Amino acid sequence: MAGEAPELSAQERAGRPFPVSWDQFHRDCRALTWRLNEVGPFHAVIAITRGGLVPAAIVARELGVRVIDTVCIASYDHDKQGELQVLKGISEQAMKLGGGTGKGLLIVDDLVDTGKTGKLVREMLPDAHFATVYAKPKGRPLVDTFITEVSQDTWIFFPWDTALSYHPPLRDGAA
Ligand SMILES: O=P(O)(O)OC[C@H]1O[C@H](OP(=O)(O)OP(=O)(O)O)[C@H](O)[C@@H]1O
Ligand SMILES: Nc1nc2[nH]cnc2c(=O)[nH]1
Ligand SMILES: [Mg+2]
Repeated sequence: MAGEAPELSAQERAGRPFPVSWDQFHRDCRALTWRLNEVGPFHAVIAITRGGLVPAAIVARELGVRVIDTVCIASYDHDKQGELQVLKGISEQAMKLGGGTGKGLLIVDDLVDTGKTGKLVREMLPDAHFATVYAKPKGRPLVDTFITEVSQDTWIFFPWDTALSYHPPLRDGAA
């Protein structure tokens, strides 16, 4: 409608870009594992797909955990958050390992933003330990262990979503 401001995507609202390289991500996952090693041992890792798959692989490798399950949740279409959809729940086998409540299970995701995704998974596994690599203030209270906090107006660019490209020199007006 005329005069109405166009709806901003989460990424547009989040003015600050925070690009993360593969190297940096690997280092941050290792740092996360150092902290988790004090909390475990864990019977299994539950990765929140898709973003949680990458840190889950690194964390499970470092902790020596070989049972990895997924909970598949879709909420953002690129950078717009819609209704949360559980595309696949936690397996019966993983549920049994966690005694039905998630005790001794480790939930891993790449980040918490509003906390909606994390909240939904916590409801499925109330006694599990929830770890993310990055956390924004709104989602932070849901997470038991994380490595880096970024401001709510930051948009994190992960290495699997980005590619190297030309950047103009500062004198030509590059930010
Ligand atoms: O705290 P929230 O506001 O709920 O946002 C955090 C979630 O958003 C991203 O997933 P996304 O839904 O984009 O799916 P993907 O992991 O498949 O990229 C991210 O990987 C978290 O799972
Ligand atoms: N890549 C990415 N996905 C998100 N989903 C919710 N917040 C973010 C973010 O900051 N970066
Ligand atoms: Mg995700």
